[in-house]
Amino acid sequence: MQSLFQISRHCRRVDTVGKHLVMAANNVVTNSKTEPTVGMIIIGDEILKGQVKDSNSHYLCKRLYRLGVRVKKISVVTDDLDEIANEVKEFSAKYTHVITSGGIGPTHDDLTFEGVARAFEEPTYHHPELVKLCGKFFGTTDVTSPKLKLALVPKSAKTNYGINKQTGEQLIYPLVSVRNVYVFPGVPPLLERAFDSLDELFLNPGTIFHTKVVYIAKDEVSITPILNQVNDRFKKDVILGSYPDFYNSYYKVKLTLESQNMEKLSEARQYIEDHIGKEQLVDYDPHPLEDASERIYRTIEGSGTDPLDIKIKSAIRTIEECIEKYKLSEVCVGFNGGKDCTVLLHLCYAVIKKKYPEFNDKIQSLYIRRGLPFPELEQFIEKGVKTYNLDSISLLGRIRDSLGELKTSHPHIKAVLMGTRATDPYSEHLKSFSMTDADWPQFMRVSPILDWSYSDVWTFLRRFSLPYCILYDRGYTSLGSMENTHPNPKLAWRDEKGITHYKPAYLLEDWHTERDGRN
Ligand SMILES: Cc1cc2nc3c(=O)[nH]c(=O)nc-3n(C[C@H](O)[C@H](O)[C@H](O)COP(=O)(O)O)c2cc1C
Ligand SMILES: Nc1ncnc2c1ncn2[C@@H]1O[C@H](COP(=O)(O)OP(=O)(O)OP(=O)(O)O)[C@@H](O)[C@H]1O
Ligand SMILES: [Co+2]
Ligand SMILES: [K+]
Ligand SMILES: [Mg+2]
Repeated sequence: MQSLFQISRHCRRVDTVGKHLVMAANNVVTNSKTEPTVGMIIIGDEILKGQVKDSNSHYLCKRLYRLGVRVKKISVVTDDLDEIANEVKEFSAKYTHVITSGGIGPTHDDLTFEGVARAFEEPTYHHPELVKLCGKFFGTTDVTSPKLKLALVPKSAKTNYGINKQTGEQLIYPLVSVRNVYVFPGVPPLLERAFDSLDELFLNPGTIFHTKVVYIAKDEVSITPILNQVNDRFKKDVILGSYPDFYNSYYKVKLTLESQNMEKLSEARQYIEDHIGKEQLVDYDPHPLEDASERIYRTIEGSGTDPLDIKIKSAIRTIEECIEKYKLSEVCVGFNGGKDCTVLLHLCYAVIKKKYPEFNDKIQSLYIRRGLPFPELEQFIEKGVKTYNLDSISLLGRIRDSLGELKTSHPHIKAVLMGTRATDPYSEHLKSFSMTDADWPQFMRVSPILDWSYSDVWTFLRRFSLPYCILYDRGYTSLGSMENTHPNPKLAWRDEKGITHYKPAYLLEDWHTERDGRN
């Protein structure tokens, strides 16, 4: 089945594609006043039973949006002939294009072609071109073979041959369409490839949805009156969306503005700024890793005199020195989810991407699990491992014992990069390169942010919109394990009902009290 959709090495674009494009173009002309629309039908019991998560509709929605096409509805239906037929019939009448996903394999529960045929009251037949292709792949053109079910399509079915955009080659197996219904395979990589190779079929030429995103520090309820005003004023040209986020460290509401008219879009954005207040707009970067190296190195290459820039520069030099002295396979980053090693990890990531742009292996990290760790902390470690693509070494028990185990399990590791700062306990005499103590397993401890202050750490994390453990937003200022760590009393405040709340860690003013929540 997979091989059918693979790319041909020798075929050239054939006539059917050309014909189909003309037909699509005609459609646009006749519908020039109305926007083209798409209705999507996702077919499969496995999705409705929660056994498989549908990713196809999300993929198609993203792509269609870029093509200037509105998706109006997504429907998920079970593998039932009537359900499929009814939905196809309804969607076909309502929307410019209908896209189905799934139900075109050889087994009893693959009913999409039959359903489409029933929707249009058409018979099915063995499409000669598809039979020929099946013959080529399966070595049989015997129509009683289950393999030939793929070729059993409604009478008016058309074949659409896609072109691989990278190679310019034509796909071997066509996408079948019946009137305005396009029948896609359900397997995500196959669907994605088929769609990308034929996206001109759906393109809405001349339409671009321009968008702007604004992040707001205030909660949604408090800005609702202003949003209503914006909507009333601009709704003719601008579509406004409002999405609260209760867990983001940087903003409370994400506003999306969309318009085909750039000027109206800017006007609406300005109106929001003027009425909500510039100070409530958050300069948030939703993809802080995308250009991490460029942004960090730009900061330090300027001749700036900002004290934090100077500390960033010296941290970068220490990390560069570390990876010059040691191979990447000999180094790991001590990452226990705390704020200091979150800074360190980002810096290491930026340096490694810069110095070894071709390095595609994972960066090694080390987490020694001690005591009863907060679930929020471990969730954040997992997230960090994913976002920074880490090869995480997890050990359990006392730190010294665990480092001993590391010597045997990973004998090549010679250095551990750490987020230790000079104000941490027993750390005032540390240097940026210090071997572990004589009675400890021997590792080079590399501490690039030794001279950073508590507020440097927060300025850095927040300047680059870096993700950090959510406990810091709940008043924890340093994280030990659950039995010995509490929110910092210096961040407590009482509301009018006498209930105690905690401000986020980055608002702690007196850094001497950083460890006041630990005992
Ligand atoms: C990679 C690494 C190396 C460390 N090296 C030393 C060391 O050489 N000497 C020392 O006193 N503490 C060292 N520590 C400090 C420990 O942070 C910690 O203060 C202490 O041992 C508490 O851990 P435990 O309760 O699991 O023993 C090191 C920690 C890590 C993560
Ligand atoms: N259990 C551990 N596993 C791996 N590395 C660790 C562990 N404990 C500490 N480290 C390393 O030692 C550094 C100093 O620890 P420390 O607890 O002071 O900082 P943090 O956890 O990053 O932040 P916070 O001070 O807010 O808890 C960490 O940044 C990390 O690099
Ligand atoms: Co710390
Ligand atoms: K909403
Ligand atoms: Mg810690």
